[in-house]
Amino acid sequence: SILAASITVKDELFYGFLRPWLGQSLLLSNGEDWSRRRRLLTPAFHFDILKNYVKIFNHSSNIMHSKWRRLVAEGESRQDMFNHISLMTLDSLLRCTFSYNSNCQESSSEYIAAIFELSTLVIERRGRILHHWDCLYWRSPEGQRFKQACSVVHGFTRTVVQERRAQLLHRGEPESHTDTTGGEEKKKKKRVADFIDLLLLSKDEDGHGLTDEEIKAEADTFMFGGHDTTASGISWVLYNLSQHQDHQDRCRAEVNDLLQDRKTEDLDWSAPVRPSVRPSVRPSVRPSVCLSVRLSTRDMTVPGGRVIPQGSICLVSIYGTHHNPEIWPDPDVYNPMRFDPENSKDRSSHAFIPFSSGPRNCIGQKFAMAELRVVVALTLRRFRLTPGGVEVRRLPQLVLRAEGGLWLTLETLDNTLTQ
Ligand code: HEM
Repeated sequence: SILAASITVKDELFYGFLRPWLGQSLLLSNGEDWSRRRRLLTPAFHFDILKNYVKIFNHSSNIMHSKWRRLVAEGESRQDMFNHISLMTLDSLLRCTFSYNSNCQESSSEYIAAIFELSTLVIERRGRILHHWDCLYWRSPEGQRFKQACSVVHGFTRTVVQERRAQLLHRGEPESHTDTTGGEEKKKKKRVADFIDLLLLSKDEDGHGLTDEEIKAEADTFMFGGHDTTASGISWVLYNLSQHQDHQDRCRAEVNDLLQDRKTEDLDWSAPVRPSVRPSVRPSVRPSVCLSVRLSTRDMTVPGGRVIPQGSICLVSIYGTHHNPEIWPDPDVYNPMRFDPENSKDRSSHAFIPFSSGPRNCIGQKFAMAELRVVVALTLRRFRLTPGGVEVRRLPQLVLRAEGGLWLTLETLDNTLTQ
């Protein structure tokens, strides 16, 4: 009820460190300002839009898998999943948000390095009490690094937004580009509208759109909110499947069955990857985001009759909710059957909240789940995953990570069609 209540707002102590990076975006705004933004942004996450991105998810997975094949052939079959998958989710997001091909999975990119730097610095700042004061932080070496990384990220986003606005004014629609399909023949093909196009075109009831500064804040927020979370989800799915070979085999058989009569391995939105893959993915997004924080703006009575006084900071443990033994017996056991309709029918809808709940739930959840399914399905088709021989210790940060990385051993499977 704390997440659902309209009398709680985002707490500045918890979220404030993100503000110099993300600005006044959907994630950090409150009240009427938040609801206007949410109305303007919601159409960009409609199924009709998202289904166009599935090609990008396939493409980014293909790049990652080619790299894995090469590494395995060179004898480096033990790999840190977080490392590879974070780059892959950033690659996808850059393409879906800005139509930008950073090539970041193959070579280093200043922009991507700045995003990693900012994510690390935000966590570090939280843990150092003296750095909570702006006057001390901005003078510290970490504060200077934060400023530097922000200027790289903001510079990039600002340039794309301004250039795209100018194109839109001249051409009135997303720019076209030349694509080669069908041998030598070159066909003019329209570029898929990305998030920047959609935000530039969105208008509220009074016909007002978002300013360049507002679009920049939202795009930076998608990059922040969409990469680590999805990478954590995918990494933990693969980890869980590496621990349960029987289930991994069942999921792989299902994916192979699905692709049996196809000429390519590209999965589309409608790929009926079920009944095994879907429930395998669900338990693994349980821990992605560990915590949500709210500030009560009035006294609030919660079920059970207790009163949360005005001004209280409320920590809602998403991780704790998903590991509450009263709701989830044997909470640490990976059991996809928990999500069987028969086994879920008596469970409250608030028992499973990886994307939070209520009006401020995750706007990107369908995007994330589609990417998760594509990446997991293609990975199982192409690789067998076994434990990496290093004990995996959970490390709760903004998202759940693993201390020292999440190492798995990859074995290339030779059943691949053309990509
Ligand atoms: C598995 C992947 C993901 C998980 C587990 C996740 C989880 C969450 C959670 C728990 C919240 C609520 C935060 C809070 O209450 O403080 C949230 C909000 C949000 N997420 Fe996600 N997220 C994921 C992927 C994405 C993606 C891919 C995007 C964008 C492309 C995105 C964009 C956002 C935004 C903009 C908000 C703020 C919504 C609002 O306040 O109205 N997320 N997410």
